[in-house]
Amino acid sequence: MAAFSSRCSALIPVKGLAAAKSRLAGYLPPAQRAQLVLTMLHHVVATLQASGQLSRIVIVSADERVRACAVSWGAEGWPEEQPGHNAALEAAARRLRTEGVATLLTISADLPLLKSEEVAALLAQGRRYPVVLAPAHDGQGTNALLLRPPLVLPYLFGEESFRRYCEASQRRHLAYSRYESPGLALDIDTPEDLQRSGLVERWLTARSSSHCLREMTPCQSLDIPQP
Ligand SMILES: Nc1nc2c(ncn2[C@@H]2O[C@H](COP(=O)(O)OP(=O)(O)OP(=O)(O)O)[C@@H](O)[C@H]2O)c(=O)[nH]1
Ligand SMILES: C=C(OP(=O)(O)O)C(=O)O
Repeated sequence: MAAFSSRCSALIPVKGLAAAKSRLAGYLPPAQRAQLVLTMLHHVVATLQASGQLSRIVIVSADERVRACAVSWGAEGWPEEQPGHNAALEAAARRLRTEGVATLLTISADLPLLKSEEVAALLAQGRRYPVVLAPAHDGQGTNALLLRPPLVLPYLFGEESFRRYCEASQRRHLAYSRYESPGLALDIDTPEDLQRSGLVERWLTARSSSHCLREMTPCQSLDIPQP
């Protein structure tokens, strides 16, 4: 029987860069929104890798630039078999289950404060519960979802997803738990989220030391502290 961690994998959905972070459109120009997505994604991938408890990290995206970055960071980059947030996740999770993944952590790409110890704690909780939910700071969204086995619940991301995942677990008589931590709670959707994260200050510091988002290669990250 493979150890628990050897059969845990992570799945990260990433929207195409041109359409990503639309709620930041009045605050950041398109190129900076794309750079922000890649910077946060790189941080999430590096943090998952640093936890040392995931056998695979798969990024599913219709955007080939995102997939290329994933591969350059040592993750897997899969195209969307089906278009759309939940449909793309469903198809990827089905393939991972077929390939032997027993526990699947589906996690947002926009968690700049995520820490590897939070990932480890969430996975530990997954040894006791078949469903672990990490709510967003507003209590409405869901920033991470651990399912054992994959697809024991359908993907329900969207409006009030946290409440809907709880209800779906109850309907299926599945024991579920919530895991809350600062790094898992703060996803970046709005300018207020960005301010709250401290990323804006960090960027201003970076820019004053002659770094600039425009000069960065697509896969280069800002200086979000790695785990
Ligand atoms: N592969 C894929 N990922 C998606 C899709 N829509 C959202 N995501 C990802 O799902 C997570 C939550 O995304 P949202 O915050 O809802 O969307 P967003 O593009 O980041 O921000 P908004 O455009 O402001 O809604 C992020 O990791 C997104 O990149 C999609 O259609 N396909
Ligand atoms: C789609 C989701 O993300 P967001 O709320 O950031 O749009 C969700 O949490 O279900």
